[in-house]
Amino acid sequence: MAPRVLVSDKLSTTAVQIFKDRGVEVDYLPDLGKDKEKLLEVIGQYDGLAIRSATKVTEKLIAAATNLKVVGRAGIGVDNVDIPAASRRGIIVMNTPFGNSITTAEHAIALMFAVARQIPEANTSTHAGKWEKNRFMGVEITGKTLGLIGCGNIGSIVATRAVGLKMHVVAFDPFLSEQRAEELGVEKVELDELFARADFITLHTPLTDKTRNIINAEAIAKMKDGVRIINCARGGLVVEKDLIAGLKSGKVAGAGIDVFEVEPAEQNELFNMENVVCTPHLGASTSEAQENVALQVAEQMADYLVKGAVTNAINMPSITAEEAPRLKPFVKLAEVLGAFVGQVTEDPIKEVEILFDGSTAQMNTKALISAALAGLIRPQVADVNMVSAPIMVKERGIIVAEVKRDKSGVFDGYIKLTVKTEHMTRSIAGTCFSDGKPRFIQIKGINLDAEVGQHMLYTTNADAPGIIGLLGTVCGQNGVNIANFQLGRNRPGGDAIALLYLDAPFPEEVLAKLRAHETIDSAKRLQFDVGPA
Ligand SMILES: NC(=O)c1ccc[n+]([C@@H]2O[C@H](COP(=O)([O-])OP(=O)(O)OC[C@H]3O[C@@H](n4cnc5c(N)ncnc54)[C@H](O)[C@@H]3O)[C@@H](O)[C@H]2O)c1
Ligand SMILES: O=C(O)[C@H](O)COP(=O)(O)O
Repeated sequence: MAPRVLVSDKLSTTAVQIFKDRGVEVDYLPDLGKDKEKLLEVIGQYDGLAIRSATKVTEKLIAAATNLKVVGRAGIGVDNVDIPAASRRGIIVMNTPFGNSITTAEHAIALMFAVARQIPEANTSTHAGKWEKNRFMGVEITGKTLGLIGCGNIGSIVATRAVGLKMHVVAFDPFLSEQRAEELGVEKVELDELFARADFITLHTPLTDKTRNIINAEAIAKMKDGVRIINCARGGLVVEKDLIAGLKSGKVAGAGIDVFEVEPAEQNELFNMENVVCTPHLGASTSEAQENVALQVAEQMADYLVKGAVTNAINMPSITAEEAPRLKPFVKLAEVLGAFVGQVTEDPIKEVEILFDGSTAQMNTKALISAALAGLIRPQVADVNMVSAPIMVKERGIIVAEVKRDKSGVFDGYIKLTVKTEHMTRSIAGTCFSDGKPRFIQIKGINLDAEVGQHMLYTTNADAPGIIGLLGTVCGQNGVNIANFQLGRNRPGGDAIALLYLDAPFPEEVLAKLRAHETIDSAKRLQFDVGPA
């Protein structure tokens, strides 16, 4: 059945066409995002939800979205999506991080000019036939210092444009390297220095716990008299009442505000103030940017729903459409390795090490780790997937380490998973042959070559005569056919294991009888999601 996507905000209809062309059914209901109740009613029917900033993807909506696999944000900010809730439910959240950056940077520059020259007020006055030539005295931008808070995609475009306008740019961004600052022609400074030196301040950070209220009364007090502030990033970065106080006192000479604490902002004291230029969250609103983000989000969502490719996901490693088919068998391998350990380990797991040997070390190991972790915790959390597994493993305080090394044995490449609990360390290694099927090649340091089946029986036992007969007889007596039987041992008479691939589940009630046998140390029935034989 074709996947179904709901577009619940106003997107360019290019997106609709792309979904259709890629075999995805699409409902374009651009006003539905604002109707919370109706959205809750219908969301259960959809595999994908394409949004801008009007649709709020809350925990409640996610709980009702029983089929949802992907939320696609046609734009940058995902603060309208409850990402932890989506991740816990295994829903990928993706955005289009570059499609509207130029447009938004241009809007910030436009607001800076509008504020510097009071263009909106001069326009209104002129339209009214007042010709108030003496009322509007602006300031030049040339030679002024621009303080940039946040120098990522949009901030760095603003920086280069401002340098072109002959401004001196100082930037505060904890993740900006000296080298990148030099390339952009900006001076990297601390925040207080930026406040002290900037004639114009423009914000380009996401809204996080660290950036919320970054422009408050205390910050404004540190600024130059007559500073002008531009916010095209997110409402919540600027404390509006403190900005209003600064404007009233004359400390702040003007402000250009595109984003507000409460949106839609229909009433706001800022609206009545002179030298405040406001736009209704228009940063991304150009035909070029909207085409870019609609096209990108539809391609990304369709690629995921149809081919399993992951691009620009906030909560999952990327998998390109080209690598998806090659990676798929190894994703399955990583998952069954995790599933083996998850099923045989009863103590709480404290540490996990995932070793990638040879060719597997060159693959997308982030995706493979997510798959291994999903397999590992699925025995405790049934509906975990590659998106939710890393967050759940972290919540459980399990430490995850990745090791990569060059080819070290007869296999082109293999993956080895080792877990530590309070009392023991357990490991399993596996590889994929050219048939694309996963194989276990080592358990507890004992080599073997075992195909992985949906139903399996795993025993640790004495390396003694009669084991094959015992297990064969017990299976036979209970009507369970053995498809494949693998034995391994570390040395003659030492530790031994048996792994049986069965056509049906081994009866739970017979396990105790098996475990009671003097040659059997432990017996576990296992299940793997590899489909029936
Ligand atoms: N007005 C609009 O319509 C519109 C359009 C697009 C984007 N945006 C918003 O613009 C903002 C920037 O987008 P972007 O694409 O440049 O994001 P980005 O992730 O590329 O850049 C953000 C930068 O902020 C920096 N940063 C993070 N925490 C910081 C802190 N505490 N102090 C200083 N810098 C910090 C990061 O290191 C990064 O370099 C986002 O909030 C986005 O939602 C608004
Ligand atoms: O984060 C973004 O991309 C912007 O805030 C644009 O939001 P919009 O798509 O609702 O215009």
